[in-house]
Amino acid sequence: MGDFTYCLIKNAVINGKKQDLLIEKNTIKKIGNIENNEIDKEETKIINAENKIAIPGLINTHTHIPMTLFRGVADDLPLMEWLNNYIWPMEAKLNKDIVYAGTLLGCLEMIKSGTTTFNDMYFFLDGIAKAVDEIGIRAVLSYGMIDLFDEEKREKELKNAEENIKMIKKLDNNRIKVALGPHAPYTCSKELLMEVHEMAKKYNIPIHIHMNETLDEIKMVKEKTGMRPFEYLNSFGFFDDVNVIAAHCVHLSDEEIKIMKEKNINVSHNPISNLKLASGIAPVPKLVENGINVTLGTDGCGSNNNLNLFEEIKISSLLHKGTTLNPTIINAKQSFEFATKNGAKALGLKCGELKEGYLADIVLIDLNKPFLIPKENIYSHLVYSFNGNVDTVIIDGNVVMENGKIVNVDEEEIYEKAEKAYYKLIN
Ligand SMILES: O=c1[nH]cnc2c1ncn2[C@@H]1O[C@H](CO)[C@@H](O)[C@H]1O
Ligand SMILES: [Zn+2]
Repeated sequence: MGDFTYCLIKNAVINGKKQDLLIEKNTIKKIGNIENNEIDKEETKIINAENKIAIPGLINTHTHIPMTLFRGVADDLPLMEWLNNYIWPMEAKLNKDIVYAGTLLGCLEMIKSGTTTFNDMYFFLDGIAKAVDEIGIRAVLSYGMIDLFDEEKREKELKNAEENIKMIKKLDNNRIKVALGPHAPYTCSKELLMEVHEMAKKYNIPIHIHMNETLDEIKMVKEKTGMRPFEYLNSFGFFDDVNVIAAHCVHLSDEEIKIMKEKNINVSHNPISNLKLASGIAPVPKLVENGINVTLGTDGCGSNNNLNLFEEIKISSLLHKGTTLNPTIINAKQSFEFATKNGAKALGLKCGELKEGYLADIVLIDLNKPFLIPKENIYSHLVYSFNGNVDTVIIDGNVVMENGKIVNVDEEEIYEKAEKAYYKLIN
């Protein structure tokens, strides 16, 4: 935000009422009627938000952000074939610069569609962190570990993960946090998962893992261990005293749901990725009924194929009405909270709501759009009718996009870099 200590948003619809919001540094200081004589004009950036709604920035709890570069390259395949024959061979060509370019593109796309925080699992975290730092978004980054049950690989992955933890901590960037990312129970050995658990406790950081995405992988785990994935991990204490964000959770037994509830597992529901890879449909109404924290994720652009979390909000609300034949299931407020309040809870961040004392991660949406009229039941419009094109985005108190114009980076340059990086990957 340049040299301003304060930012005043005037006349926005905030929490259902037309009012003002004052930001001091990176925090929401006051919401209500704020008179101009209450502020120091020299120190305050004033945003006229007449005809706009202010919402908490969206939180995408499952991404592989540099995979923007894989958009459209391997469509219409099942998960195992998609990973083994297409994605993993291409990922072998990644380097820091390619990852940096893909991350810039992904962050740009997220900011433009109202996402202010993402929870990522990928490689070359130095490249990801560089892009996150430059563009001004908030992120939780984990290095994706895969040992395929090989001891030598395991040692390498664990060393790599710990080095990444130290590297991110050393950045000392308020917007960039670190987590541990063991890929999944079908790609990681028990020994690796046990070490990850220890490391998560040692550094007091969350664990981000793919769980129960497809029937195939559950069969693989069952054949190997005699147990379903959540039972297996629980059998060696993997969920004890740590914060776990489990992506997908499509196929679950009642016993597994019981474990998830007992261990306070956070679910990242990725309905579009699950539909596209034909993995299945997660039992979200049942999870909600059991008081399990449900959040939303897009997954990577290889399986979505975009990062617009508003699509996930809409689909998560519609899909479960369709499968349960019950139109009252997952209402607009619930699916909106999946993408905001619940996401913040999963990641342990004080954001996801517009409240005094919370982090100033705020999105302004212009209400003068045909699909947002009449301006009466706006929260319903945001879930069932909005396309995701937001107007202004503030993250950690800084304006990163104003009236559709991105502030810290050059958009055209990002497109060019991403195109170049893409050709390096496919050739
Ligand atoms: O839906 C998915 N299921 C399983 N793996 C995935 C999915 N999307 C991306 N990756 C893979 O996870 C690793 C990240 O550390 C990458 O190899 C990425 O391609
Ligand atoms: Zn994933």
